[in-house]
Amino acid sequence: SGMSKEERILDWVKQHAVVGDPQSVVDAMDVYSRQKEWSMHVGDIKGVIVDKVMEEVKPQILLELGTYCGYSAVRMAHLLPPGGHLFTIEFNESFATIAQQVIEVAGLRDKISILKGPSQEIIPQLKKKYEINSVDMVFLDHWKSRYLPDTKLLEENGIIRKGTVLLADNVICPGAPDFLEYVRNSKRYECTTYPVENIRVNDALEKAVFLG
Ligand SMILES: Cc1cc(C(=O)N2CCN(C)CC2)sc1-c1cc(O)c2nc[nH]c(=O)c2c1
Ligand SMILES: [Mg+2]
Repeated sequence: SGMSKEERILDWVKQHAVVGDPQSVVDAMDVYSRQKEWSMHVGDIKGVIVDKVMEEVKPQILLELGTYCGYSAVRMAHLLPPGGHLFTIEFNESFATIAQQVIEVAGLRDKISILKGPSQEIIPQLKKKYEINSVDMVFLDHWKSRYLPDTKLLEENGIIRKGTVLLADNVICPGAPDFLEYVRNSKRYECTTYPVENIRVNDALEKAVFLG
């Protein structure tokens, strides 16, 4: 009974964003999280780092693990080069339903495909079912305990290739220590840490470039 937090976020977006304007959707979600209820979007401060990596990589095929309400999907898809596409995997059905509507408000339906289900089941299907050869960039923002096993799945299934950029949120808080240890000690990755210190969060994003 009563609206979920995610439904309240969608309602706020519908009332405060401009249909077809992705930036207004991102701004509305940031305002809601700051002024009403904190929510686990990557947010405006860490979002600047995501934007920078998007500008560097200019991915044609972008994979996101963890859609939630679609904040980072909208933020990144808005920065895709012409013809680019974002596939985003979400395990939680109700989150996926909210995200689809947020993406509609942003006018980005044609640039984003939400793949519903567990990442460990969907990743092995990406080539055959979704006709994905390899991806140019992966944004990891789902369960921290899945970062490492899913990275290994991406390697084993040939979804990432030489030069693919992994960008992981929350490597400090809530933290993904096994993932960090793996990519930082592996000769197959070139890592950069982007720390984010401010009053609300002490966290970091990790960029790990796959060397093949
Ligand atoms: C749920 C949660 C609580 C956090 C925290 O430390 N808190 C103290 C400070 N106050 C302000 C917030 C609450 S951080 C965080 C979180 C943050 C992400 O970016 C996530 N991304 C993907 N998947 C997640 O499960 C996910 C969880
Ligand atoms: Mg996160």
